[in-house]
Amino acid sequence: MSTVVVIGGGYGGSAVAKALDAEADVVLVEPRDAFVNAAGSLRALTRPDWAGNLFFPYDALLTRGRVVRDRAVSVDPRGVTLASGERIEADHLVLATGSSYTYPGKPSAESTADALDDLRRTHKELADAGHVLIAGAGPVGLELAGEIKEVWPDKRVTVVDPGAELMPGFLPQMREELHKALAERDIEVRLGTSVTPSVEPGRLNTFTAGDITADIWFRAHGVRINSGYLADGRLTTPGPRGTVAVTSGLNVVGYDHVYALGDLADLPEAKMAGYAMQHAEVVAANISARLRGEEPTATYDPAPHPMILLPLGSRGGVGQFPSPDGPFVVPVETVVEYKGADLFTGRFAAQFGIER
Ligand SMILES: Cc1cc2nc3c(=O)[nH]c(=O)nc-3n(C[C@H](O)[C@H](O)[C@H](O)COP(=O)(O)OP(=O)(O)OC[C@H]3O[C@@H](n4cnc5c(N)ncnc54)[C@H](O)[C@@H]3O)c2cc1C
Repeated sequence: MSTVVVIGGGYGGSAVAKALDAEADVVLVEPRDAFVNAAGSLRALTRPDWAGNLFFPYDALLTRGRVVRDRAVSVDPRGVTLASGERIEADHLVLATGSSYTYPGKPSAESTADALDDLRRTHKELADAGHVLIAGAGPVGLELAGEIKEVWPDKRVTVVDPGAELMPGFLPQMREELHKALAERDIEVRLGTSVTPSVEPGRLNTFTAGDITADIWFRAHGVRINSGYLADGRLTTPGPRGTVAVTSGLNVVGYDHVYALGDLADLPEAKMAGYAMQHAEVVAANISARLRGEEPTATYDPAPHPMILLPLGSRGGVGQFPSPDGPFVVPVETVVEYKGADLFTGRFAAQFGIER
């Protein structure tokens, strides 16, 4: 049987690994002990009793294949070298190492136990803060503000952003609804404002930044693409933002048997889990075709219009979906049903074979 090595077990990588488990010898390389559903990170911070839902152990993901708990340090067309020194040869390679995000957006600790300790410690500090400052008014900063206000409606929350408007590029109606929903929750938004407090983020510590005095702050910007293991240039050279050039079939340019997907792939669309999972379907279909000795035919067309589900707590929020007739605003009930109520926990419980 052919060996398919998937590097990175995030949204895209774990889906490819599972899809090909019955057809190939799948090896999933991943330093974490559990898949992290980043969409749940902010609720995991505000509700320690819910925080365990963020993590999905890899134990039951694959039936035939294996998960190697290690980190890729170098990749070449024949296989991958791991931090432990182990070498794994591959017939097909999938690069799915995604991105890192400032804690608490994605945990920095690699073990579930350590990541839960971090979240509980930060929750304690946040609980004691009167005024919370969030730097960054993208979806992560606004969702964090919404989760904080749902648990502590009386806490003062200020979100600052250097940009001139909220969620540029989305429909004016959705953006108006967003402003209204934020105002209803008494979430203060200061646009055209950039601050980086000199104290450590996520720690109770009263500080003044510009004309804002607050007791704790969180950074909600700064996606970093994980492609350091490609820096030796033995396979390909990432672009200036760390992403990897791919063909329409999501092959790494120059290789029929190597693929890149998710946040790592250089595609003209937002970096989103939803897209990473669509990429995974294309990659799995193309590898599956090759395993059967056929020419791969699946291709990926980047989404022409942006989409978003932006919950503000478990019962509110705004959203926009694409359609062949153009993008449209979805009602709050859709935001709650598709995302806000459980932040995709049910969907991943099924994928990872876990009862929740
Ligand atoms: C707070 C927050 C909320 C979000 N909410 C949403 C949402 O609601 N909807 C949405 O569509 N998107 C959301 N996103 C964006 C989404 O998380 C990313 O687009 C998504 O994680 C990308 O998936 P991926 O499969 O490319 O990689 P990732 O999910 O980033 O997974 C990459 C995996 O590779 C592993 N890895 C890294 N380096 C190596 C290495 N050298 N060797 C082996 N393994 C390695 C990592 O440990 C990780 O498990 C959110 C992001 C944040 C921060």
